[in-house]
Amino acid sequence: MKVGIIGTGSMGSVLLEAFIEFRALQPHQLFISNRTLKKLLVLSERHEGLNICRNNIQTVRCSDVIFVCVKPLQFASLIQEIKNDVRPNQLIVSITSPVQISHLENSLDCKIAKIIPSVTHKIGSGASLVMYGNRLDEKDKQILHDLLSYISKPMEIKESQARINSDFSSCGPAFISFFLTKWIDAAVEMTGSSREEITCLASEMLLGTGKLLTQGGVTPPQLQEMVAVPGGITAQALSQLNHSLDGVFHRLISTTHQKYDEDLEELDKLFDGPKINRPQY
Ligand SMILES: NC(=O)C1=CN([C@@H]2O[C@H](COP(=O)(O)OP(=O)(O)OC[C@H]3O[C@@H](n4cnc5c(N)ncnc54)[C@H](OP(=O)(O)O)[C@@H]3O)[C@@H](O)[C@H]2O)C=CC1
Ligand SMILES: O=C(O)[C@@H]1CCC=N1
Repeated sequence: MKVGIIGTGSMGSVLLEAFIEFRALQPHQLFISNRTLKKLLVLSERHEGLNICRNNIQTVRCSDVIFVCVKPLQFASLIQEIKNDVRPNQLIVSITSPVQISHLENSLDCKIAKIIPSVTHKIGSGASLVMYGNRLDEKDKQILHDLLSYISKPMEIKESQARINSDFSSCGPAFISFFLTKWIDAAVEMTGSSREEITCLASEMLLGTGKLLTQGGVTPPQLQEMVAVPGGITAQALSQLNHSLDGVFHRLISTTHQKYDEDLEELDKLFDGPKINRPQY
């Protein structure tokens, strides 16, 4: 199988390097293009045999499956560029939540899927969210699922759930790291602790917590109960946290959805076709 990656920024590079690292693909099976050449040269220096394409059309012509890893508003011009070169048996995989499968099916004469990957795939971990378009058969679905299984845990979802699900799977690492950074800053400031030491403790704690939740058979509320003995220190701190965080997560979800709506509105203008329904929960 030959796999193309258009856009080798942050996420395109994570996918490419994870596919190689976890032996889903060998470099000679990958065909890549990016607006700026420098990023391609850096990757080709790291991975001998990688195919650098001179433009996106060449990436499309050389590949069976093509991951499009550009930002939402960069899609429309890209589609114009490649639309005459896609073939009906090719699979184009978009990795961004606001661009809808229907936007792409209306514009490209090929199979369309959408995935939302996560930076955690860099270490072969985390869930990838998978949505299949109408033109894929079972074999196509299996190919994409198998490819993603090397680097992640693929989970098929409804497209209407893509935004809220990616809040957790793909934005989540940034949100949790933000929380940890604030907590570590306070520890360093208030106790003079070594930032390095506290960061190491926090990271090990997060890894262990993740394993308990994924392999240890406990839920987040059960985990709190296991640690917070009644009348103890953790219970007191959790009560304070509960008070301080009142409404924070509702506002977080409103913010991600509002930005998604804004992007969707712009995309509706850029792509011809019917206006897309916003996610209704
Ligand atoms: N970062 C993450 O954790 C995740 C990101 N995503 C989604 O992935 C998409 C990309 O995000 P991210 O990788 O972070 O963004 P980046 O800005 O890092 O990467 C986008 C890349 O696309 C390139 N590009 C832009 N236009 C074109 C074009 N016409 N042809 C070829 N290459 C082009 C850019 O080139 P140049 O070098 O010139 O800037 C850049 O390298 C976004 O839609 C985001 O929502 C999804 C899940 C997780
Ligand atoms: O911040 C963003 O827009 C993207 C979507 C998911 C992760 N990063």
